[in-house]
Amino acid sequence: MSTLLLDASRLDVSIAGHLFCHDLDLRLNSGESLAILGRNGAGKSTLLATLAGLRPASAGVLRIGGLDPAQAPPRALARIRGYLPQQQHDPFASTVLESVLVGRHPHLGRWEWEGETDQRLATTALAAVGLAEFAQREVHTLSGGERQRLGIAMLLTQQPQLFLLDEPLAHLDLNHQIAVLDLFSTPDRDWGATVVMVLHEPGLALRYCSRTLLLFGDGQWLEGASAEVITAENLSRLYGHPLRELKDGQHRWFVPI
Ligand SMILES: Nc1ncnc2c1ncn2[C@@H]1O[C@H](COP(=O)(O)OP(=O)(O)OP(=O)(O)O)[C@@H](O)[C@H]1O
Repeated sequence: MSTLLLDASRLDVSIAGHLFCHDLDLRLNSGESLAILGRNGAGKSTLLATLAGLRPASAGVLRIGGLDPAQAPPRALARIRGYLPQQQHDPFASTVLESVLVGRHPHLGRWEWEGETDQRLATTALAAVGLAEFAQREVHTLSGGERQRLGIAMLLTQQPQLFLLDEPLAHLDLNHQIAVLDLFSTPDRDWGATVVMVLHEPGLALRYCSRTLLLFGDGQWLEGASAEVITAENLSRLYGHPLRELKDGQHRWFVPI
């Protein structure tokens, strides 16, 4: 049975008087995946943070797993949705394992320590992103790509139903880009999670996300099945540069002219 996890109605997203997204209607059920594409500065991160309930919309109604993010206790919200920010911060010294266990906090009581199940989920998540050997390493010693994969492992440990990922492929080599996308793609997502991700590669959005939202930066947007929305014409308008479609077997790719 599918569950409505994200329900946005007539949402306006703006910063400092600039409207980036106007009148957005978006409903995502369990198991669906949505890519957000747009130019630098088009408001993708701002929209994603708004959909995560981390900043208020300037108009409209948002429900996350049926909860009003403005009213819901943060821990209850964190059990439903997980958010990967564009930049990861490590204010305190800790090991990789200690960091990834932070993902369990929404599931633990106030004075409760992590138990065996939490440890198992953490080591499974580290293995899923290829960091099993790094458990005792100091977080500050990780490379950019390793730190990015740790952020993803933290989210996996959190076990939300809705993943909101801001540029999950940032800092990753091609091998790890595909591994991370496979991790979140439908056949592997037997836990039925819903995924929203900001991407910069339309070909990967087409290949890995059933739906795509194009954000034009002036309030206008276009959302629908990726196969229909991702066209050379729409992308040329989106990026302000002409693009051409290339076919490689069943895959379609887009290159700047
Ligand atoms: N607090 C703020 N005050 C003023 N402008 C802001 C503020 N926060 C963000 N902006 C601006 O809003 C615009 C949208 O920012 P956002 O980070 O959402 O863009 P983006 O589409 O994610 O871009 P990128 O692809 O570069 O990550 C940018 O021009 C940014 O400089």
